[in-house]
Amino acid sequence: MQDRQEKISQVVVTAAQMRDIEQQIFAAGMPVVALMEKVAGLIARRVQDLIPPTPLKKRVGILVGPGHNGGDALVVARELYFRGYEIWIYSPFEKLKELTTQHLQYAQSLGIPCYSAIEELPDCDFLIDGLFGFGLERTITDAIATAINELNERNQPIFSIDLPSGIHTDTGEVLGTAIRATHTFCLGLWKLAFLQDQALDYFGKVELIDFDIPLADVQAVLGEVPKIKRITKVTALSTLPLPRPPVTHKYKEGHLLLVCGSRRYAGGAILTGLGARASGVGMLSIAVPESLKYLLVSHLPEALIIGCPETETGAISQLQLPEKTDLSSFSAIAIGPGLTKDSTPIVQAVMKSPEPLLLDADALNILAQLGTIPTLQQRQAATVLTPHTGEFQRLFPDIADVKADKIKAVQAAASQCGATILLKGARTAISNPQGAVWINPESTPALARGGSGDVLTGLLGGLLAQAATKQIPIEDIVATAAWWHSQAGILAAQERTELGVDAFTLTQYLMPVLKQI
Ligand SMILES: NC(=O)C1=CN([C@@H]2O[C@H](COP(=O)(O)OP(=O)(O)OC[C@H]3O[C@@H](n4cnc5c(N)ncnc54)[C@H](OP(=O)(O)O)[C@@H]3O)[C@@H](O)[C@H]2O)[C@@H](O)CC1
Ligand SMILES: Nc1ncnc2c1ncn2[C@@H]1O[C@H](COP(=O)(O)OP(=O)(O)O)[C@@H](O)[C@H]1O
Ligand SMILES: [K+]
Repeated sequence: MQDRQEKISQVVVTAAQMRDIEQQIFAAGMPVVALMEKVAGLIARRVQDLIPPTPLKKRVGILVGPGHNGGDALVVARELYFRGYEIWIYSPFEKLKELTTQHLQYAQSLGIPCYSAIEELPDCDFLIDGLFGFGLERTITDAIATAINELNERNQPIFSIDLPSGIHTDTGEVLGTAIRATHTFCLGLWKLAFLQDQALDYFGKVELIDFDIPLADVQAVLGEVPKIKRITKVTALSTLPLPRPPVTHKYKEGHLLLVCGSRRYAGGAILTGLGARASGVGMLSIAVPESLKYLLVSHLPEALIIGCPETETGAISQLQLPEKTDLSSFSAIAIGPGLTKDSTPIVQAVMKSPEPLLLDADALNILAQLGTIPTLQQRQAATVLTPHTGEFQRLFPDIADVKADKIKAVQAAASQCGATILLKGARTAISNPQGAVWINPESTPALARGGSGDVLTGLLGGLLAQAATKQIPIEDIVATAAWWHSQAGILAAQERTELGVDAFTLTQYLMPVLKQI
């Protein structure tokens, strides 16, 4: 049971996949009518929990579209009517699907008022949006678009069924206009749009209404191992190097080399170091320009600080490793934060590392200048890139608009260059070269702040180093780091507000996340 719920919570579907899964269920004998009753019954119960009908009788506006999303809304309307809510229906379409027509007829027979013009719908305590669900593919125009805009301006709470009407199920694109929901009940399985940055403003609070879709039907459509998955607490914790074996030593717990910092951006090196510290990595070496050496020592006394020759501008000019050390001495290398673009030779040098290599920030800008694909072709071992959208566009100028479909973009990029890519944002997406994707479903805008990416680089570098001798897919480790980082942001924001999560503070919340569990 637990296992089913966990598996369902990892699943993400497109509209086409949802339709196929639905067909499996219907083909096996489940009547459409029964499924609609079941789903809408669950929604009605949730609405009653959230806004009980008494003590003051609540007035509810029900927005009804032509398809089964409208049918769901009408079943909710009927149930709320019997529970004592005052119901008004707005049903602007002339032609409705058969089941939806029947539910409308029955609602009207109960005496529930029904309007086709938006001006007639009185002000309500809240609205239920059943205009369009995953069946919407065309742009909304004319009277319906005007009505949606007007409803948004009423500033009443809106509960959307399945998706806010107007949002494309797969890309999250706003098709002309869309309902701005305060709460969205996603039905059965998470749709892709819930993980696309461009749609997030429209969902409000999100919640999955699990209506017991059999796992076998999901697997029949998506396969045993779905291509796109949501990161969950369970998946994230499964790759953590915990518990540690009792008999171990520091070199067995990974040796991470960080290459970062410049006279101009000294803080980035410290933040990256503090992120790495929180990963628990056995040994931490940090290569910085000579002039930053003692600054780093004072912040990270446990780390081995390697002072390197520097350019006139204060960037690392040459990676001068200690005696008897070469690139193969480290279990992983992370390079980039605070480097400036004057460290091109260093980026070229670390390409030869036989171990996992993580590139971030200016290392990505340098990689773009060197030529992303030809440069990465030299790599023998795994490479991870962690761009934000701007860096992504510099690295992959041929990939069309990232914002239009972030998930497709990250898959295309990883496949082109053979690296695992973490594309940052409100909903971070990670793809391996074969197109297996993890998406981080929960985060906080508190992280939209200079330096929080540096913390991620250190944390991920430390996890990669610790996993070097284990058989864990690289993208799974990247997913764990993304989850841990955002959970630390969420916890910090809960305690300190969204304005209280500077990057240093973020590093101090990484451990409390694990301690909570
Ligand atoms: N899957 C499940 O397991 C379950 C699914 N259930 C529910 O069913 C929903 C999916 O229902 P659905 O397929 O009937 O589509 P839906 O989203 O209601 O709307 C499509 C309609 O809109 C129309 N239309 C499209 N674009 C338009 C435009 N721009 N302007 C105007 N009209 C436009 C389009 O017309 P057409 O394109 O044919 O002209 C079509 O008639 C799903 O979201 C969930 O709520 C649950 O009941 C049970 C479990
Ligand atoms: N609106 C947001 N919601 C959630 N996370 C965000 C948001 N904006 C940024 N982040 C996260 O914050 C981090 C910012 O990284 P980055 O842009 O590299 O910053 P910097 O280079 O200044 O450290 C990324 O992990 C990103 O996913
Ligand atoms: K809807």
